[in-house]
Amino acid sequence: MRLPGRIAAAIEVLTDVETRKRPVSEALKAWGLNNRFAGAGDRAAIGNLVYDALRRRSSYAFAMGADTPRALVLAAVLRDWAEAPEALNAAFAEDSHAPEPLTAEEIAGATASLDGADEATQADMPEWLLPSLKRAFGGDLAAEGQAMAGRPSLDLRVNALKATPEKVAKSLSRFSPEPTAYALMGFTMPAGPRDARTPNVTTDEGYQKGWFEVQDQGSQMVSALAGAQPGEQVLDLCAGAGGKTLALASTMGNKGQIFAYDSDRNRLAPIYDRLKRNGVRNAQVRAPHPGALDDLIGKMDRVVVDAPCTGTGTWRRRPDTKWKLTPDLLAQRQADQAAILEEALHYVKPGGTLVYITCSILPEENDDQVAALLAAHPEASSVDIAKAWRSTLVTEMPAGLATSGGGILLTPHRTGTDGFYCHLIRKAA
Ligand SMILES: C[S@@+](CC[C@H](N)C(=O)[O-])C[C@H]1O[C@@H](n2cnc3c(N)ncnc32)[C@H](O)[C@@H]1O
Repeated sequence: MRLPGRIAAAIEVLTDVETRKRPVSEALKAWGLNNRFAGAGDRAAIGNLVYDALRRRSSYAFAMGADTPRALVLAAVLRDWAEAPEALNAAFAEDSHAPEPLTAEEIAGATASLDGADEATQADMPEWLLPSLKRAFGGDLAAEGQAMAGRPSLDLRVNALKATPEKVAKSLSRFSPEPTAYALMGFTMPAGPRDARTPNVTTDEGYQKGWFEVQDQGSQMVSALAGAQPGEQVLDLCAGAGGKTLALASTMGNKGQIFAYDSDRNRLAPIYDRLKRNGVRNAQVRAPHPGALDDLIGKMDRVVVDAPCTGTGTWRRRPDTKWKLTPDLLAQRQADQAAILEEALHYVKPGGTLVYITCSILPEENDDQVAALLAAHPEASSVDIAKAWRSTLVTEMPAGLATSGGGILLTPHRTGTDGFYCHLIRKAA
């Protein structure tokens, strides 16, 4: 397929996403099944166009004067992929699979200024979240929003239980991985422009052998900040598929014990294979049944809460969720988080640490939750996050990452990572 056909396909997929309220990944898969002639390169390019259109949905709609799937995809091609309108119309004229030619208004949209747009549109973020986002970012809102509207890198974490960075770098040398800026065992491969494909690292023999995991650098950093030590008793209370569990096991060198729990059996299911592939021998999976964790109350050196959240920190990867988030969903997540934090503190032994993590950038899910916990529990107090950074990430914490409430917030703009919040809380001895 040439570019005109790919553009037409992206418009079709985005229409499917919008009219049937489908996740992008599902709509792309369905399109691929119905159009088996399309190769992997075509599917990747169409996916890039749809994701790029959604990442900048509000500023593209402003520039184009319309928010139809056609307007959004064309805006991505003209404004991000930097196709010249005249060249595009010439290509459309020669391709029977092309969309209708660009109109004069659409051509004007290619260079339309965003100067007259409101703050939310300039930041490509939902307007109803502006008060929260301003609390989080103040005057950096537009820069934070634009970084959040870019493409994410592909990051890997070397599994110290099975490999060294040198071994992984050699195995993946064809993709030219670069060491991550902050995470000590990470590699990164920047996203390419336009129709660039994401390297398929999971087919590498090193992945099959458990030498590395795909994990955003931000997720690696908060896992490191958790500060788990070899020999400790650690509860991963929201373990899900085990991304953090695996990172904790790697830093603990298989010494001590990790209890991996999740209230949702389906989310927990992949953890068994992942633990095996990673050579983790110190993790015990606790399936959700009544009283599953009763024996751990008051005994844990560390309880990690990777809380269910709005996922606002991962808008680069799942831009459709940026526009689907509602006040009700946010309120639901806040209620879940308050309950889980309260429960988590029971498992921490006196003198132990509660690690609160979210992939959200919203203060309501981050500092506010911790402030409420600390207010209700005089035995709990914030741990100095800069000190924790120094001992786990082995550098000085860069300025501007600490939150006013005593946590840390990573973002695409600040650290080139997904948005992650982490707060360490000590229970008095
Ligand atoms: C952010 S995800 C965890 C991701 C996982 N830690 C990882 O790194 O791959 C949050 C998880 O919390 C789980 N969860 C939600 N409510 C819970 C509860 N009350 N107790 C334990 N887990 C819960 C969800 O099922 C979900 O898997």
